Amino acid sequence: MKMIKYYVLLLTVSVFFVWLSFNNSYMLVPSLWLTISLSCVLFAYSTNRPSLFRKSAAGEIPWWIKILLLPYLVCVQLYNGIMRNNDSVPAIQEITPNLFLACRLFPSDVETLKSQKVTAILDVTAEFDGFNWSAQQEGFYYLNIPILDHFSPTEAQLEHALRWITAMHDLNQKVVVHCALGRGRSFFMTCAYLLMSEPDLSVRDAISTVQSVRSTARLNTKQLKVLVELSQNFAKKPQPELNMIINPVSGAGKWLLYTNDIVGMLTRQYVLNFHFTKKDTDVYQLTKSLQTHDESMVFVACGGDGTVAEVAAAVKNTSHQLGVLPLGTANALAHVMFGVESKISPINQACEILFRAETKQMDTMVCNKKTVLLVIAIGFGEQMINQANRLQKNELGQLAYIQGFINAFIENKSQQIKLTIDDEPVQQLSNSSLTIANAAPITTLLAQGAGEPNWRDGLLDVTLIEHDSSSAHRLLSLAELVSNTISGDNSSNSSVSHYHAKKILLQSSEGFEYSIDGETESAEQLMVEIMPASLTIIC
Ligand SMILES: Nc1ncnc2c1ncn2[C@@H]1O[C@H](COP(=O)(O)OP(=O)(O)OP(=O)(O)O)[C@@H](O)[C@H]1O
Repeated sequence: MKMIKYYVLLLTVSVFFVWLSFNNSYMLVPSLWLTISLSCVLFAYSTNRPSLFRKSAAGEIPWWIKILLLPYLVCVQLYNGIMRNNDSVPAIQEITPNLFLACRLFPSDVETLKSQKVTAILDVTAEFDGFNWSAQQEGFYYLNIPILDHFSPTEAQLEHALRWITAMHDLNQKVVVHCALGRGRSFFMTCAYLLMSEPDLSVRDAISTVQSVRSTARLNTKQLKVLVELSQNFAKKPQPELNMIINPVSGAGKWLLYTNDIVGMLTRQYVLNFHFTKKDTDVYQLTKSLQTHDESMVFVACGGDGTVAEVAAAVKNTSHQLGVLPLGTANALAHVMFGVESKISPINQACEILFRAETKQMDTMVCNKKTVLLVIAIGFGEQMINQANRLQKNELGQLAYIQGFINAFIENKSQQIKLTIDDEPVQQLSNSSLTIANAAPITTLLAQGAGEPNWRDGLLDVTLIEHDSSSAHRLLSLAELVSNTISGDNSSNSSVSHYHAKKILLQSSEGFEYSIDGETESAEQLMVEIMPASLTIIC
């Protein structure tokens, strides 16, 4: 191959320099550095290993690779700069109204991209540090698919790139694909995209469509062969899909913050179908309207626990699966399902879980015909959520809930309520807190009457804290809950009671407020039942 021959020649020359400069340490170090650098590049080219450059999806080459390959990187950048300045075609060219082709981009290209309303950059080079700094600063979406010069993408790389461009178009973003000079690798990707989006187009037509705009674009024989093969494979191969139900305001707008990461990662494996909610969207109806007879459908709830519960309501008792992308404020369900790591690296972890696609059957609750996954709370739990409104959650994040809880604890309202557990006699209660839980992380302390509820045992966990005007006693009750959380039982409790049940009835003629998976409502009666193993969840 041409590139390999060049690099063998250059390496031979540099080895010759090493030999010449053996007695001259000033010359020996740079010539040895050049030789090592060229040897690495030759190895990368002869084994088709763009990963040698260690360029990340965000376009960064690590500093130690930059140092190791510095002589090579300086030379290619110089060569690229000269060639770009003397190119007979403009740096950036429009191929279709939402797809552009370009050579390596510089910060000075930002204005041109903005004037063309291009907002997404697909970089298919392995050897140049990406456009990441400006992508972040200027708000571009960015993905790197590293391919060596004169080479073709692998099947997985091509699929990733095509799904990413499609996703960006679905999000109404104009995409520019670029390589070093906008002649080979980016031309390959652009043709592949045209072939995918217009199945009746022939390879010849796709090539001439692009060449009619960018006359310098051309493929070598091997690239042409791979383009034909891979495009045919892509058209035949079923593409797994994720139906993303997205609440754009959850967690103070986390979707917008993480779109680049989420789309960049998930398109590695999935075609993404985006469905955004509005304030008054009936998420249950939206999800139901998307469901078909295809048994393998996956619905990913991208939002807080409120959004997840509504998508789950539509998915339960079907063959479809629920995925969770925790973009809310508290994300209690993700904490239960995915563990504490979901607090540290929620997006990466959730995407990895979606890649593995392993499922479990989860119990759900029905409360007055509404599906609930986590907790129904009266008293402290409800007051805490009531006080943490959207504005406070936007400002304080999870601290809004802590502040809400402290206020509720100080106010210490008592709740008069009649409780019926399964078919047992009615109890008249005076409580500070009553929670009915299917699943709750350890941080939902009020639901830990006997440790963390088991979401696969076919039972509800009811935890009661008696009303007590003494703050010291109330603090003691909380301490007991902490101890239950650690020990997993409630045998020593005095003011905290715990029951297992399949069915709970709560009644109050005066009516009462309650929270249900993070949203607050009011009623005079609540009938809560467990629905064992009714939801297939990816976890
Ligand atoms: N586009 C939108 N604009 C404003 N509100 C919206 C929009 N889409 C959904 N909502 C509202 O968002 C609420 C659900 O929020 P969700 O539970 O997903 O996130 P959160 O409240 O930030 O997180 P958490 O439940 O973890 O506190 C619902 O009340 C719904 O009406």
